Amino acid sequence: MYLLYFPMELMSILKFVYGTTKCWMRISRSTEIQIRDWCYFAISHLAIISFYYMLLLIPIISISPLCFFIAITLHLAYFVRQHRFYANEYPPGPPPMAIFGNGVSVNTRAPEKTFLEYRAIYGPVFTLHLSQPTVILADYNTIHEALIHNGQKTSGRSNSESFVLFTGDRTHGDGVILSSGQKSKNMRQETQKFLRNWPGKRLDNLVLHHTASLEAALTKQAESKSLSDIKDPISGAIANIIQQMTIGRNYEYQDAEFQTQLSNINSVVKELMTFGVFFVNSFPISRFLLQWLPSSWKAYENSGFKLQQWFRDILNEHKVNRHQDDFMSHMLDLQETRPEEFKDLSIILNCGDMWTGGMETTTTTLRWGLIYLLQNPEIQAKCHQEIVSAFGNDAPETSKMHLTPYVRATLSEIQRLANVLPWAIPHKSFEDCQIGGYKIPANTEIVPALGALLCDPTVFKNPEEFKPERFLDQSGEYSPMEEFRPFGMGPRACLGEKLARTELYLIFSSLVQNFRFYLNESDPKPTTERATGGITAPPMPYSTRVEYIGNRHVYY
Ligand code: HEM
Repeated sequence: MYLLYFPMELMSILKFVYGTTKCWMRISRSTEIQIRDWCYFAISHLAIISFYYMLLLIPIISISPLCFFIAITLHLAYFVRQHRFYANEYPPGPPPMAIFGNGVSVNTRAPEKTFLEYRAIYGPVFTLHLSQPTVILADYNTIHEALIHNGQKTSGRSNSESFVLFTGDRTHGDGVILSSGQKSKNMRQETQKFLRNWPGKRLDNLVLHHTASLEAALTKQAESKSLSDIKDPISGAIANIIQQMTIGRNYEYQDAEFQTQLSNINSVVKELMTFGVFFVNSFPISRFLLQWLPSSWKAYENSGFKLQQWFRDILNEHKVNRHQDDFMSHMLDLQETRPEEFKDLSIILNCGDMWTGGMETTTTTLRWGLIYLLQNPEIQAKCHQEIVSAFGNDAPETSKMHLTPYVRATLSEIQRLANVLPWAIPHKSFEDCQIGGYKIPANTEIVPALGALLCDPTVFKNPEEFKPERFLDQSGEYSPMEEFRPFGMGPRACLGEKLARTELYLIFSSLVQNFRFYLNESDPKPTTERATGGITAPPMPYSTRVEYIGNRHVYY
């Protein structure tokens, strides 16, 4: 039994030695991380050797030195083979723990911090062993090189277990987010065509219509002078915009069906980047065991399939009663002429992707926006002034955005710090390519770490500070830097960028024009800490007070 405790004891001793050494010597953060990673590495391999030894010891108990020798030889042979393979094939990176890889070393709440720390050690292109060796690109030049110069070669999506589970197609994937190759080109083309049918003024009207409902809910709160979390009205309004476009439906914010789907999607995006899901992706067979245990994989799988079933029901309803103007009906029209490309599952996944992509990201950005306004009342007042000067009591318009450079700069700064997709959506290489001087083999997972880009201290001085002025030029005009790319770039860049920009500008401007968000002295203050790890980066729950300061008619 001692053998099982041995690695743990060693871990405690190493921690003690490391702690003491750190106090005596000035160790830099980079050295600290390297020591930590090598300790994890050594201990995990020792644990495996102990495990082999135990297995061998049971049947042949009398010749234990021989068992120990066999255990070490077996493990070393395996390890040297793997290590040589990784070292030859992939860019450098921290030593992976046996079985768990580097997953435990990633700060899942703030992965951009981990990316920047490893960038300081290994350079902007490095390998982390997550579900499989994953190449992380952690600065603008390498992301640009991968997604623009090598755009066609790196535009695949992962075929890991967590995605194949829903698409059922290991080679081409399905839907718009999870498909690869020609399939993804077709899906993107049709999605883009549909979204282009919403020109500026029409899109403005749709967004303002749902903003009015949100404002009606906030006006009621302002009357009651209460302190409350306004997450539900914000996500309800944003959801109704994308739901109207994709499935032709609107829901009351507290509607039980809508709330259930909201909690399902929250669970999927939260669990996707967790250790449990990484583990199943590395050892797909474990999924059958985890199905019966409380685990992040089980939560991910259940919520994902419930969501898929919801869209299936809506599709069946659309087949009977086709809507005029929504994306699902557009896809059903395509199914009639191209049934092989637009099967039911493709339509369900494509609409689900639009819904997910269109809701979670924009809602999260706006929720962060309110935190920064609460923390910086003078910036809120300045935005209000600028909007009132530009639009008076009228609703804001995207065609007149240029009249409000400070509001645009504030929104960009919110997006930068909200950093809602720090991992972007991981890509996969179709063929060998060269990035940052390294050869990246075909079929490698590539993460364009947008999180690191938006917090890069070499581009954004004091990146943790909220400073809209960094997006203004000397004459006070809005002037975003080339590196500011929250929507990604290249052949897989965000399809909803125009919609997202319209929503963010109109909802934010209208809210700041008509309401003041504030807290009393004794109210709990919101923090800038993230709630959970996951593919998106939501804030911790917080509450605000609201005062109605507008003169515009608010619809009820
Ligand atoms: C603040 C809001 C948003 C941000 C920051 C954002 C950001 C992103 C990013 C970084 C990607 C991945 C790019 C890549 O893989 O390299 C992406 C993909 C995508 N986004 Fe957005 N997005 C936002 C809003 C929206 C909206 C409103 C929609 C709705 C139509 C949308 C639909 C999509 C889709 C369908 C994809 C997948 C594209 C593909 O795989 O080819 N997004 N988004």
